[in-house]
Amino acid sequence: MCDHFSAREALLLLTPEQMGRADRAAMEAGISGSLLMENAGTAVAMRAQEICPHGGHVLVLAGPGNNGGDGLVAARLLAERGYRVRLALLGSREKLSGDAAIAASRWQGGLEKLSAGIDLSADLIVDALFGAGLGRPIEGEVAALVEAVNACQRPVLAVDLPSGIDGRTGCVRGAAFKAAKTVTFFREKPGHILLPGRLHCGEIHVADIGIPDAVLPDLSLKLWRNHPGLWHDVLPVPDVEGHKYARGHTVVVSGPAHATGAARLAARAALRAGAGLVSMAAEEDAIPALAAHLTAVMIKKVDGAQGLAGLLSDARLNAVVIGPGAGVGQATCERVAACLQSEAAVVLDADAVTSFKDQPARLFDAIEARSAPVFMTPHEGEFSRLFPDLAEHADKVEKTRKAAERAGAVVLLKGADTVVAAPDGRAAISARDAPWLATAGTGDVLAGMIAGLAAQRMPAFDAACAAVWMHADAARRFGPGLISEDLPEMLPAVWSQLAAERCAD
Ligand SMILES: NC(=O)C1=CN([C@@H]2O[C@H](COP(=O)(O)OP(=O)(O)OC[C@H]3O[C@@H](n4cnc5c(N)ncnc54)[C@H](OP(=O)(O)O)[C@@H]3O)[C@@H](O)[C@H]2O)[C@@H](O)CC1
Ligand SMILES: Nc1ncnc2c1ncn2[C@@H]1O[C@H](COP(=O)(O)OP(=O)(O)O)[C@@H](O)[C@H]1O
Ligand SMILES: [K+]
Repeated sequence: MCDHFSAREALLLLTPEQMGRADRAAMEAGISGSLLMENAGTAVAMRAQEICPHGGHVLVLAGPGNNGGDGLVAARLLAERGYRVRLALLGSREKLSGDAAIAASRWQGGLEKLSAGIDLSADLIVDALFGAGLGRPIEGEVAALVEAVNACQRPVLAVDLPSGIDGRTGCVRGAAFKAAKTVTFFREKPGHILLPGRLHCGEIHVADIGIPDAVLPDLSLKLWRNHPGLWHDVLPVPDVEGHKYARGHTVVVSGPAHATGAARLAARAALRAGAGLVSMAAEEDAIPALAAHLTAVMIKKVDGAQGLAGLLSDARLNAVVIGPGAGVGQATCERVAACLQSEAAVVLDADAVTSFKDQPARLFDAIEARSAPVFMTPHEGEFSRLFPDLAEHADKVEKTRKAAERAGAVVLLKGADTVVAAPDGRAAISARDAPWLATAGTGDVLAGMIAGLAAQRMPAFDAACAAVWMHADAARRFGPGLISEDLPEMLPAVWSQLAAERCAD
């Protein structure tokens, strides 16, 4: 079994502000800032040597702060190792201070003034302009230089972050380098994973620069990269002597006769996610369409919201999905209310979210009154209907956290960088490219997977994170040509790999 704590610790993400606190804590523990910078520059030089042939021509762009200091150290080390290094500095040498000034004093080569027209002919360009200290948008001469570098087709190695990427939000502030590789220090930052930042980083390397892990507990961190190390230890594993009832019973609420497909996708996904039983709750008119397609999934006839409440009063039915194909309106609100009165974990997807557009407080109050978990799975459009005041927030992690706290639910703000947040502030960001997921019905599959894991009593935040990761993994295994029906069929391979990793731990 893996060391759960250390796996989770390795996945922690630090904002630039938290990273500054980690740096200071390390210094208070006796590790000098100058040594941290020396280690950072050493890590940069090592990566530069991987990209650039020995003796090649390296251009280092150094900024006026400590990010520039890292660049100055790397420049010195590369020159010592036989590379031809040019260094262009933003601002004057005299204005450098602290550790960066020490790094500059050790640099024996020439200094060019940084400008948009600088000669870019080099085998490698090291971007050491701004990192954690980016305090405003890049403009004017520096922005023109960034654009010229991006257009010149030479590899860029970014120090800590591609300059112009906000380390907290992943947003481009004015202009940003497109790097082939990024070397960051101690831990990744949210801006490496959130979009568009992730697309600017290239391959990310995390270097140990001597900051001890002992500084972490005092930072009270609650943000992780979404990866199996985060939830592997709480994934449901079937018992050798187990029976289907022990694996939970998921109910999916079907849409009307003309819109049953979405619920069927969710039901199949819940089964493949491991729920022992899955039932479809359907009004009489939808039953013929459902019966023609369903096999392992059972059909339970219900009559309106009251009928649904009656069905869910059986506590063995311990997870329910409502929303896929449900239709927007009062009838869906009533059915959602019936679900929330039950003791089951409830997944609110699609129309179940949108239906509360004009009365979000009614939804939040109903959630507050129950103790079993609630999940909400909005994409940006659905999110903006339920949380209009948060929609324009530039920080995707912060807005998802605020929504989760307000709703009292685990909120999954979907997209290519899906953020999962729990009401207690824990959050995780997905970093797996799976562009094939941009096809109709994949959200319905995700909702079913969450309910399938929740039925097996996986803790709510972990179930949501695991479902998002497994969903993307399934898409990556299938690859081009994926349609939503393919996703549940890829889950056995996803499970097998996860089980193999568990055995290998
Ligand atoms: N000891 C440590 O802590 C360690 C830190 N390390 C390294 O330090 C980095 C953080 O260093 P940092 O805090 O000095 O910030 P940094 O990213 O260099 O930028 C600040 C400078 O840029 C300027 N500036 C900002 N935005 C601008 C803009 N748009 N356009 C123009 N100028 C702009 C800003 O100017 P000001 O706002 O003050 O006028 C200021 O001069 C971190 O990413 C890592 O690489 C490692 O060595 C490990 C040990
Ligand atoms: N470009 C993309 N890269 C990765 N995942 C994506 C991308 N586009 C969409 N997704 C994922 O696909 C799913 C789409 O869900 P949703 O928008 O609700 O679609 P639908 O309503 O058709 O089921 C979400 O899980 C989302 O995160
Ligand atoms: K940089």
